[in-house]
This record gives sequence, C-alpha cells and structure tokens, in this order.
Amino acid sequence: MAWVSAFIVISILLAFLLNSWLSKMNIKKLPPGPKGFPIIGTIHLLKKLVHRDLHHLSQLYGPIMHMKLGLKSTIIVSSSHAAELFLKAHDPVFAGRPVRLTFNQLSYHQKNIAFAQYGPYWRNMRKICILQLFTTLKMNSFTSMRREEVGLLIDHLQEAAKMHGVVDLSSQISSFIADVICRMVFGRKFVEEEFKASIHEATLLVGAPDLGDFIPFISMLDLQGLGRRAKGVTKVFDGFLDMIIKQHLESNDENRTKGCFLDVLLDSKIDHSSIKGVIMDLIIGGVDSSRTTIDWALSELIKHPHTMKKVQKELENVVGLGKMVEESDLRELKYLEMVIKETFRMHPPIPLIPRKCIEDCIVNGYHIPKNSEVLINEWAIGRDPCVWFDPLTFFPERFANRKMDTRGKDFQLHPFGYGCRNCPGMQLGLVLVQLVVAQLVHWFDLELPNGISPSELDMTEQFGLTCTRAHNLRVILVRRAPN
Ligand code: HEM
Repeated sequence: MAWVSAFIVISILLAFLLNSWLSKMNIKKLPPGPKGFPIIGTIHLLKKLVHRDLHHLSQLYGPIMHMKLGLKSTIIVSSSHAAELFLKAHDPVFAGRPVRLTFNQLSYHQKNIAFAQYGPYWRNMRKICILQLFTTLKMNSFTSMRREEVGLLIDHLQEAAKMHGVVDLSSQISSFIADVICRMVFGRKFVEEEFKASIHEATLLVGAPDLGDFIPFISMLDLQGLGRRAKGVTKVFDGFLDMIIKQHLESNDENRTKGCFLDVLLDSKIDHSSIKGVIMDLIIGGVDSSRTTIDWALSELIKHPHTMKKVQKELENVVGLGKMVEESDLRELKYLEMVIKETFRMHPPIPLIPRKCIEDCIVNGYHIPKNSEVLINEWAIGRDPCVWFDPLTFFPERFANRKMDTRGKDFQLHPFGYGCRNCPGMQLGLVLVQLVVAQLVHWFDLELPNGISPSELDMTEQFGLTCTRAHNLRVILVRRAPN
C-alpha cells in the first residue's frame, strides 16, 4: 500500500510541477502574428501604406498582433478594446517612445517632448509645456492674432478667386498654419523660403521609415540617405534658432514681455538645446497634423456635396453670409463638429501612434516583452465594424446621437492619443482645424479643375508619421459671399 500512496503523492507533485511549468509557458505566450525570416523579420509584408497592410494582417491574426520588424519586436494594436487595455489599464508601462534615427537627429538627441524617453526629463519638459504654453489663458491671448492671420488667408484667396485659376489649397493651408505657429512660438512669422522649405523637409523626414531603425547594424551605412538629409535640415534650423534666441535675449525686457513661447521657455531657465528641441516639436508636430486634418476634411466635403451644403447652411444660420467666422462661433457649429469627428475617424492624421513598452507586461494573457515597440493602429480602429456601422462610408450624422469626445475620453475615437502621453496641442489643433475648414467653405465653393467630378477626386494617401494626401488638393475657388 505504501508504494500506492507514494505513487499518488509523486503523481500529484508531477501534475503540480507540469501545471506551473505550463502556466509559465502560457505567461510567456506572445500575441499571434506572421512568422518572419532571420534579420528582416516580416518587413517584407509591409508595402507603401503600412497602416493598411497592418490592418489586413490584424484581420488574420487578431487585434493584438506580434511581428518582428527587422530585429525589433513590435506589437500592433488594432481595436478600441485592445487600445484601452494598453493605453488606459497600463498607461505608464506603454508611455515610452521608440527611438528613431531621424527623430533623434531632428530632436537634438531626444531633448524634445514627443520623442523623449519616459522619465524625469520628459516629465519636466511636458510640465512646462502644459502649465506655461498650452494653458487656456495663453491660447486665448493669441485669438486676435489667429483672426488676423485667417483674415489675411481669406483676402489672399479672394484675390485668387477673381482670377478663376487653380489654387494649391494644401500649400496655402500649410503656409497659414506655419505662420500662426511661428507667431505663437517666436512672436513673428518667417518669410524666408529656406526656413519654410526646412519645415517641409523635416515633416517628410519624420515620416520616412528608415531601414536602419529596424536592422540597427546597417544604420551606419545610411542606405536611404535619410541621416544625411536630417543632418542638413537640423543645420539650417539650428542656425535660425540660434539667431532667433540671440535676438530675443538681446531685446530689452519691455520687448520680451510679449509672451511668445520662446520668451516663456527662455524664462524657464532650461538649456538652449532643450528649448530648440521643444520648438522643433511645436513646429513639426503642430503644422503637419493640423494641415493634414484640414486637407482631408475639405476633400471629404468636396466628395460629398450634400454634406458640404449642410455645413454651409449651418454657417449661414450661425455666422451669416459675408461675415468672418469667429472662434466664439465654433461651439455653435454642431454639424461641422460632426464632420471633423468623421474626418478624424476615417483619416486619423497620425495613423500609427508609436509607443514603447518600458517593462515586461501581460496584456489580455499575452506576454509583452520590455522594449517592444507598440503601434496603436488608429486607422484600423476607425474602421472596426464592431464599433462603427458601415465604417467605409463618410457619414458625419453617425455622431448625431452619439456622445463621443475626440479629446481622449472615448476609446472608439482618440486622434490625439490617450493618457499621460496624449497631445498637449489638442486645443490649438482643434481650433485651427475647425476655424480654417469653416472659414474656407463659408467664403467659397470649392470646384475641381479640368472638369473632374466630386466623386472622381483622388484620395490616395501617403504614409508617414502623418498620413497626408499623396497629391496636394488643387481647387478653383468661387466666392459665395455677396460683394
Ligand atoms: C489636428 C491636430 C493634431 C493631432 C491630430 C495631433 C495628434 C497627436 C497624437 C496622436 C500624438 C501622440 C499621442 C500619444 O502618444 O498618445 C501627439 C503628440 C504630440 N503633439 Fe499633437 N496633434 C495635433 C496638433 C498638435 C499641435 C498644434 C501641437 C503643438 C503646437 C502638437 C504637439 C504635440 C506634442 C509636443 C506631442 C508629444 C507629447 C508627448 O510625447 O508627451 N500637436 N499629437
């Protein structure tokens, strides 16, 4: 009998050990995903429009997917429920940012906010940004400047409308946003072509995927030449920023109380390379995402004349034909708000929000290893059929009975990100987008050149950190307001 008891005890012990070994194996289970090749991993599965390729793959492998991109372990998050698990339940764990070679170069080696690693430096810079630059008081202090700039834009476009020529609206909007942001940051705008061209080049570089980021041992070769280009742009910016900082430091106190962001940063006594890093953030981050949203909103309105008419009708009722739209009118423009939400859903300006896991973590039963890169696929989340009825159709009315906020409270729609790393420029971004779209469609009918019908408007995307139109939006402007 003794050996029977011994057998039972040993069996129980073995079962216990086996169970704990299995559960340990289970804990280490990575999310499902495509298998790759040595060194390149699954990079070959991604083509030009990476957000779309990842969306297709997530339909095969699920909303939490693991891929090896080169040598980098990457987790792709493609549903609102999964995003909530990463960004809400484990916010600080996924608050890191992946290191990218070109960002590193452009951000004074991560001395900015957007690509600084999670930690005391980032916390301090972000605190300065939130408490001193993006306060409601500060934003309101620039209202008259924004009114003046938008007035100049409309005047310029009125002249263009008289000529009945084709206007490159994307360029005009880009230039307008750059002027507004430069006036907030430096207290003046820049007409120097070299400076404007550098902003454009920097936004292109920030978005260009660099092979060296994924296969670090080839990074020294700079095969795509992105490193060289980033160095060139940084040199131009650096020269400008040094000159502007010098001018601000040399100007007397009376002139320095104008309250532009640069003066606030200089008064905060942070070192000059940190100031330059933050300024790069504000210019590159602010210009590109706002411009991209405006471009897509106008494109969708042109493509949907019935929706355009409804927006114009609302503007006529709230503002009145022939009058400028004021920022104070925006809260009354409920239909326009729905149009902007629908634009964010279908065309999130940052389609893949980049984060990094700063410690080993378990999400939904999957092991997420420390240092994994995490991409929140906003583009896929906006097309999730479990959340959105008829997700491929542009239909702003879907928000009529849906109390949904774009400021990061709802997990179905968070174009500005979520949690401790969300966008500090959200309020400014929203005002700029709503104001410019409202103003343009209030003053003009937008017609397509060469007899192109609205349904034929080219909506091809170009992937980058922001997902822009592949081709600038070109239109003929027809004045609506009475003379
Ligand atoms: C429509 C306009 C905009 C959109 C859609 C947008 C979107 C975003 C998104 C998705 C993020 C990443 C958030 C996350 O990781 O959770 C972000 C970060 C950031 N944005 Fe924006 N943004 C806009 C306008 C602006 C403007 C106008 C500025 C400043 C002038 C700005 C400055 C920043 C900065 C500094 C960060 C980095 C925050 C951090 O890492 O702590 N953005 N933005």
